[in-house]
Amino acid sequence: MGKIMTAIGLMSGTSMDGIDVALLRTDGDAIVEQGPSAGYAYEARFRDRLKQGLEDAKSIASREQRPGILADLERELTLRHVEAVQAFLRQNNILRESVDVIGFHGQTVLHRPDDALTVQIGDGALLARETGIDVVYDMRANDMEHGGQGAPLIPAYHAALARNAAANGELVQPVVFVNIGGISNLTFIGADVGLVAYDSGPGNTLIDQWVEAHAGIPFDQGGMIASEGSVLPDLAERYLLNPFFSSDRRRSLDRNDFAPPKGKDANLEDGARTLAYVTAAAIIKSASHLPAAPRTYIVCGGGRLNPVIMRDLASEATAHGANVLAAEAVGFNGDSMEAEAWAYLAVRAQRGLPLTYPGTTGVRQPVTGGKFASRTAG
Ligand SMILES: Nc1ncnc2c1ncn2[C@@H]1O[C@H](COP(=O)(O)OP(=O)(O)OP(=O)(O)O)[C@@H](O)[C@H]1O
Ligand SMILES: CC(=O)N[C@H]1[C@@H]2OC[C@@H](O2)[C@@H](O)[C@@H]1O[C@H](C)C(=O)O
Repeated sequence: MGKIMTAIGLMSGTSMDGIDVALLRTDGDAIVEQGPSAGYAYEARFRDRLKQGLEDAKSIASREQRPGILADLERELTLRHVEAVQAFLRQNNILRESVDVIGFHGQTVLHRPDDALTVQIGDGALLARETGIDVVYDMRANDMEHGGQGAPLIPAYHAALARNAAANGELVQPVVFVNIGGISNLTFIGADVGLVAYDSGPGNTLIDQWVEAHAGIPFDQGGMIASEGSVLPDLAERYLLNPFFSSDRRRSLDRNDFAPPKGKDANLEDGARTLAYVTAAAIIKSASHLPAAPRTYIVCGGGRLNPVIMRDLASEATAHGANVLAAEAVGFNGDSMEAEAWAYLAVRAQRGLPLTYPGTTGVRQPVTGGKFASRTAG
């Protein structure tokens, strides 16, 4: 057993809704003790800047390049993370000196696994200097350098959570964690095979883009709009017949891999309803590539707060003999799990332990990753 460390994880995900922060005490292995967590939302203007950043990132050919607004945006994003850490420490009466390390995801602005190119903006050295805490960042790149998809990285943490829950005899196996963020991903935890994980399809990103374009709101809170509409089978099929779902090869997704419908395709409510169905059906379709049929789905990420997605997922899963539980039903925190994972991965990186495995990203062999920025450097 390694030393137990206190780590803070910082996640700014593909939904671009804000920064999730979580404190974790962990040895980077079996011991995980969750501390407080919080979310710091971006205001609409900064979200628009991030969207501009995604546009500007399309011309990136090598990962150090920062065309257009990206250099400025990287600094602004990092300073927002500094503020989030400072607010989190203050609000929870945590001394900076008691935190050993920060795991910093940054913001994915480009992800092209077929070209071995993934770019997360975020200045680890600046974050370390300004917070006075050591930082591990850029945790996807080494995986890609070793033939992996660079995502998903959360499965190592899911495995630690499942080990603890299984020790309490709580879950019917095989268990699958489903993270419904901007994009959704699955982690399969079975008895006889190692971890199997991959991106499973669009999560909330299509719904978010649809309601933003047609109602001027960032997301469909509580599935209110979707619950007024009907599923349009032709539109749903257009998404679900995408070769992504039928291909034998699992690949990780960029936010732009699936485009939202055109205005003429649906009215506001039917569009939101159909996209909620697509989110759920995509998960079940992708689950058909798992080594065995799941019996329990544990759902985390913002999508679990959309009851329309959850109802569709439950009805599709039940038809395949599985039960769907929100993370909270088994004692996990579905909002902070990704941030907890980044704290966990930072400790693993510091200990030189693998972050990814052939079964999770397709990497050639288990590899560690991350860059290190010392609070005292410079
Ligand atoms: N109360 C709610 N009702 C409906 N949807 C919600 C609610 N709260 C959050 N969401 C959805 O969840 C999204 C945010 O989810 P989350 O924070 O898990 O994504 P992320 O971490 O940015 O994405 P990823 O996991 O792909 O990196 C929002 O954009 C919204 O679509
Ligand atoms: C490149 C990138 O940022 N991918 C994200 C995205 O959001 C969900 C899904 O696509 C997943 O692959 C990944 O994030 C999670 C947290 C992960 O790496 O585990």
